[in-house]
Amino acid sequence: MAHHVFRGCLTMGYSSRVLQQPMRCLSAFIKITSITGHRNASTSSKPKTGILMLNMGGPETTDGVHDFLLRLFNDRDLMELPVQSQLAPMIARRRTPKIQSQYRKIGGGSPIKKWTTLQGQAMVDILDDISPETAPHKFYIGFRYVPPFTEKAIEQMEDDGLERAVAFSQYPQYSCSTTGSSLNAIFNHYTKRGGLRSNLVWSVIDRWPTHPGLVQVIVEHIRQELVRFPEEDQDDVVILFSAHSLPMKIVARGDPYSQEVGATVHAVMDALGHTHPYRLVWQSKVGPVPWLVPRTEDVIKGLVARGKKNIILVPIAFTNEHIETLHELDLEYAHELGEEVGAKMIRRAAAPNDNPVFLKGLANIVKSHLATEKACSPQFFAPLSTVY
Ligand SMILES: C=CC1=C(C)c2cc3[nH]c(cc4nc(cc5[nH]c(cc1n2)c(C)c5CCC(=O)O)C(CCC(=O)O)=C4C)c(C)c3C=C
Ligand SMILES: [Fe+2]
Ligand SMILES: [Fe+2]
Repeated sequence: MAHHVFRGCLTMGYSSRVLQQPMRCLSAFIKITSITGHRNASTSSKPKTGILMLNMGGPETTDGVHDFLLRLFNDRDLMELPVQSQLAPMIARRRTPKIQSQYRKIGGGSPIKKWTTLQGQAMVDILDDISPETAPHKFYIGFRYVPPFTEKAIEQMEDDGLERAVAFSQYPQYSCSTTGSSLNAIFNHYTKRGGLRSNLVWSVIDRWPTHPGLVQVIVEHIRQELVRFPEEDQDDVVILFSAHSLPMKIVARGDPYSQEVGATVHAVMDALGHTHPYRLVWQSKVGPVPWLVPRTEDVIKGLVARGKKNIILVPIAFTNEHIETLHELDLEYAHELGEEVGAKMIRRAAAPNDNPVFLKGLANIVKSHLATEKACSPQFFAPLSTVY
């Protein structure tokens, strides 16, 4: 069955997407679908469906920063360092005080787990209503760099005796460094423990960059900020979509992240009716090698220098608040940089967080994925009318 389903994905046009990616991502994908078990056709009991929310996670307290960074710098899907096992601890140790002080300024820790828990609970509550065939649903959190870890969540899912397991990437746009890393974590865990220990049927939602639930919440959050500018300035606002940057080396390998972020931006501007000028800009570069440009801060400086002094910053590649919205966008750019360069008003659109349109969107992504019976949903299959 796993094989059959996987062939189905290829004929659905998934292959062209996959082929643009580096081989490691392709193999992660094939490997995951090949660990898929077999649905037990004689089972007549109610199916139980688990949804594993995949994300990197962030340290909940400043005490957790060091271990978070250590795991991050050790992740070879995120970065390949020479003598990584020796360099990663050195870099993590050196970087810890700076990152701790950033987390202190945003309330002492990362809110990613809080938001993911809220989103997961709302998602399964909605799913129980709109997808009774696959109910009851349960969500699990699988983080890469902090607890609750992906490996632990998988064990819990097996213990719970589920029939279906969906690996649901919480990164809307696919990158080897993010979603690819989480999918590899699932495969590596199963490899280490010698495969499935149940009849669990795994499938993957690996990207959803233009899903209407995502697009609509971003549009709503932009509109909420637009009306907060003085009326005479509202037409003059520039919308800056800001995403976490990526090393050019990874872009050059064919990583689809930058293109998929662009697709989200375009879908949002279409839905907004192209009412304002906009740019896609990149934030949070780390280290000395070249990353995607233009940088968020350079574009803010450039715009203000040319008299465009009203700006909305829109986080476009992460579904909840985290250090890069709360510290980098709010404190460093909107507040400090804005003041320094003489901006008139810089506002920041909220991340999707607990917006009901978004929560319903998450449920709809899973519902339509389950309905396809595919091992992989490259995006979504629902007609737009089912989203709202
Ligand atoms: C879609 C989002 C992200 C991509 C793509 C991404 C790629 C990427 N990141 C690093 C290095 C670091 N990232 C760090 C933190 C961090 N990264 C993301 C998201 C993406 N990263 C988030 C949401 C966070 C913060 C989590 C939180 O607690 O709020 C860090 C640690 C912070 C720091 O030291 O500055 C590093 C390092 C690389 C190398 C990379 C692509 C290869
Ligand atoms: Fe990869
Ligand atoms: Fe990052």
